[in-house]
Amino acid sequence: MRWVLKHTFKKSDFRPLQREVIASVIEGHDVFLQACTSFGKSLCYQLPAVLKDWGLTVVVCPLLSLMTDQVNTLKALGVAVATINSNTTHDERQRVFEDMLCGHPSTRLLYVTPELCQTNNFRHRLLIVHKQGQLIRVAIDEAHCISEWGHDFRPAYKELGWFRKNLVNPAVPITALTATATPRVRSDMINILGLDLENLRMFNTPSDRPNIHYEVRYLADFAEDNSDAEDSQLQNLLRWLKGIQTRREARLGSEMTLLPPMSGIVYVGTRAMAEHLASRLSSSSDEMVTAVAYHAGVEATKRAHIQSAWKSARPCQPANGEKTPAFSIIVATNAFGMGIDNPGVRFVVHWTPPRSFESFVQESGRAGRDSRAAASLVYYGIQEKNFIETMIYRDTESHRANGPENREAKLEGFGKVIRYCESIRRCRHELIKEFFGDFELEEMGSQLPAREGVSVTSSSPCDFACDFCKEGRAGLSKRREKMASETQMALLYADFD
Ligand SMILES: Nc1ncnc2c1ncn2[C@@H]1O[C@H](COP(=O)(O)OP(=O)(O)OP(=O)(O)O)[C@@H](O)[C@H]1O
Repeated sequence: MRWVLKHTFKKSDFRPLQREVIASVIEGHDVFLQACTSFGKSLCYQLPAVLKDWGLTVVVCPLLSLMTDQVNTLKALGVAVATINSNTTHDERQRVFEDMLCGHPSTRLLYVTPELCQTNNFRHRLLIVHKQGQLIRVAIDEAHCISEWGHDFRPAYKELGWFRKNLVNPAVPITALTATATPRVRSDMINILGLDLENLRMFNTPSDRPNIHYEVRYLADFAEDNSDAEDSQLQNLLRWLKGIQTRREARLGSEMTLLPPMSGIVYVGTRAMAEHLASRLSSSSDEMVTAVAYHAGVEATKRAHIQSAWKSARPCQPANGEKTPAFSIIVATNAFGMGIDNPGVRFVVHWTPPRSFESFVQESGRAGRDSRAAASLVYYGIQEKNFIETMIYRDTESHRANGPENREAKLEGFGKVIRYCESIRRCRHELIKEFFGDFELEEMGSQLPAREGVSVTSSSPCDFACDFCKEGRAGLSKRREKMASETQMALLYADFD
């Protein structure tokens, strides 16, 4: 295992728990892995797939961008990998199918969409590969998409139960992976996929990320008057960035010019807002920030260009005393999503609260993937809360196919965001773990790695890596109280305190 890790994947060591998960996969167990964002879940099915020099692992993946990113990375490492998706040419498709059915496929990993897995054609081919004894494993990435109670529900995922029902004698082991599943979603995942409880190995890491400092800022906290709330919020964000820059300058001095700008993401609710805020951030920051908008309306090649330029930010060499930006920011809608693996993102800001708690954890989890200190900042205000609730009602009204259950699920997801933002009694890391039922997972016999690098004290479960642990209840309460009038508050927080 270690040899393949070093020579094929170019990694010096396993991360905590990775080895145990990989060993269980290799032993042929069904495996359920719920691990925090950036844990390195992909390696847990990629390494077993290339360990032997025969056999095919089918990987179900919900997003084209995620698939392309993984396939390109594996190709660069020399792994025999293929994909069939809407961008695959007819000739390439034929080549992959011929290889699949040849009796000894050279392809070790085949990335496919859940929709392809619904087709008779593909199922028929999989049955042949299985009969030939060559289908060694199925991996379901982002497996929370299987549940209507998950934030990214994808109907085609529900049909993946076909694998367990049809790939039998012997059953093909299944590995299911996710970063964000609540207890209800977990139970859907296990039931719908038909995971074999006798043979199942469950693993999890805490859902929060110890290297992320979580903070909520209450909008009324810094808006002197409501006449230009957006401007107050913008100034607040710029002051925060300026503070980071000043501290960085004090620490690094002239060395700073040799480093690339700090990367960050600001999530907004709409395409128009992404354009607007990117332009305001660039123009109002006295050249401290370069910001660019990213959303589904931006042409695909331009999006790819934005992403690669942002990922490979060059050191800022000052030319002729010119100022160089300290921050390189992408202002994005949720179109900038799964599969973004830029290790150097230092902060993720939610300009408005996200619509579900799972989205919050996924999006904030794009910060600090290199395990170094990073920040998550959410701006929260009553007006936004009301607006988002109205939108959820409107959307679930117009998409009748999703039904009332879907509305209930969406409101429940947003309810957790509200609780997270409005809570003044709990460490935010603890809240995240509670919302994902981490403690229940432990009780179910799931295996948890030892927490590294956090010196937990009784006064701070997260080693002061959140605003509650830093400011205490009184400090947070003071900030929150300014957000709305006393009467509104009394009604609003009746459930929380
Ligand atoms: N043992 C390791 N040593 C060093 N880097 C690793 C190791 N395992 C994985 N990585 C790297 O960690 C990064 C995150 O891995 P991966 O994309 O699999 O995360 P993930 O758990 O799927 O996260 P997310 O749910 O956020 O997508 C990748 O750049 C990967 O190469």
